[in-house]
Amino acid sequence: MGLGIGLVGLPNVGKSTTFNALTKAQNAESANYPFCTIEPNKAVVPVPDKRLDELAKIVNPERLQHSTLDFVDIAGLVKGASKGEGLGNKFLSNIRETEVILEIVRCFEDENITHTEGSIDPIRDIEIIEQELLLADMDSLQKRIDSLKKKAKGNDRDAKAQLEIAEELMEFIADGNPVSSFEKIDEDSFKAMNKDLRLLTSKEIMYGANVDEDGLAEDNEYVKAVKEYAAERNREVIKLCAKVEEEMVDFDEEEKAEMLGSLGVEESGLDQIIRKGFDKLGLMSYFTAGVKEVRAWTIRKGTTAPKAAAVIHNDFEKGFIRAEVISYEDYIACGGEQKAKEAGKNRLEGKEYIVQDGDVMHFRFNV
Ligand SMILES: Nc1ncnc2c1ncn2[C@@H]1O[C@H](COP(=O)(O)OP(=O)(O)OP(=O)(O)O)[C@@H](O)[C@H]1O
Ligand SMILES: [Mg+2]
Repeated sequence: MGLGIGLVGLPNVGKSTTFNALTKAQNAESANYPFCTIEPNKAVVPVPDKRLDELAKIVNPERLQHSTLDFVDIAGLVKGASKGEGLGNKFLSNIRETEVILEIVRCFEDENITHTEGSIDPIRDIEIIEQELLLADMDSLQKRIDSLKKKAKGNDRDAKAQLEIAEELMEFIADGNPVSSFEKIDEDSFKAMNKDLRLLTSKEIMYGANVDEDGLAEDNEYVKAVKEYAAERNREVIKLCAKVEEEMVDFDEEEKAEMLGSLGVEESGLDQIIRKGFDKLGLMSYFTAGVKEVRAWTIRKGTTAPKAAAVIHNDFEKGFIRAEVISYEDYIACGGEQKAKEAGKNRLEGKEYIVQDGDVMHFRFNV
């Protein structure tokens, strides 16, 4: 774990419905009562990528393998969750491990579905959730400050540097600011401190505005409010109807497109969540294309060829000689590896090469 996306939100806003649809496994029970999710749920979700299908048309492989993303579904947070109210507190630790937070916000009216705050008001809800995340961070930070103080009494230089930063950060977040907007005075000490603290408000947040069917084609007032709020903070909003996503779970591509079309949308909310989440995590894919398997491999943007090779096998990195690379565009335009080679589109790249999104790779290695 560590490259995942954590779902948070008030109880009953549609987290598990979204999660279920994402995983297509109906194992995270979603039901119309608050606190339905009492065990954290983790899932590995394939990243849709049309390029894989295009490669497969040329190669005709036995298998297709997508990149994946980890998702974590937790119980709803309520006011006071960080102080042990509700069940939320217990699960905050589960989203600590993730790197991006998807905050599901209720943007639909339905008298039959209880809202724990008694009315629909997405900005109020967002502020409750983010306040809880902040309070949880203050809690972890205070504990850290206490232990750093003890260490700093001796002659521990690192502890002293970290203590200074921790105290400054504490002052900053106690004013209601998220860690992510903290101007780190010393990037290295901050990183060292946050590496195991994994402060919740240091993570990127995306909003999932959960609307009813009618809200899909045109933004309702709630969605408009969320979009405005998010724009001021430079955050992404993905509008979805969790209920519709759930209904489409068993649809094939054609049925899905038809359904979305009739509702006035181009891309499903889930696909957007995965696509934008993948990007927010700083990830990209390169491909291997063989007759046994056409496969997407996940790496961080900016990864060198040997490190990218290590994702397949450690020996590929250890014994790395060179990489043979054909860009996705060339591969498709030429109609496959052989023809790309004949057209001189096959590049030999060394240890310093930074792998590009969509590169079709062969690694030469020696162990
Ligand atoms: N867009 C929507 N339109 C209509 N009903 C919805 C929508 N999204 C979710 N629901 C319904 O709301 C109820 C609560 O959903 P869900 O169980 O996913 O919430 P949750 O956020 O996981 O709650 P908890 O925090 O209690 O686990 C369910 O009955 C679900 O079908
Ligand atoms: Mg749930």
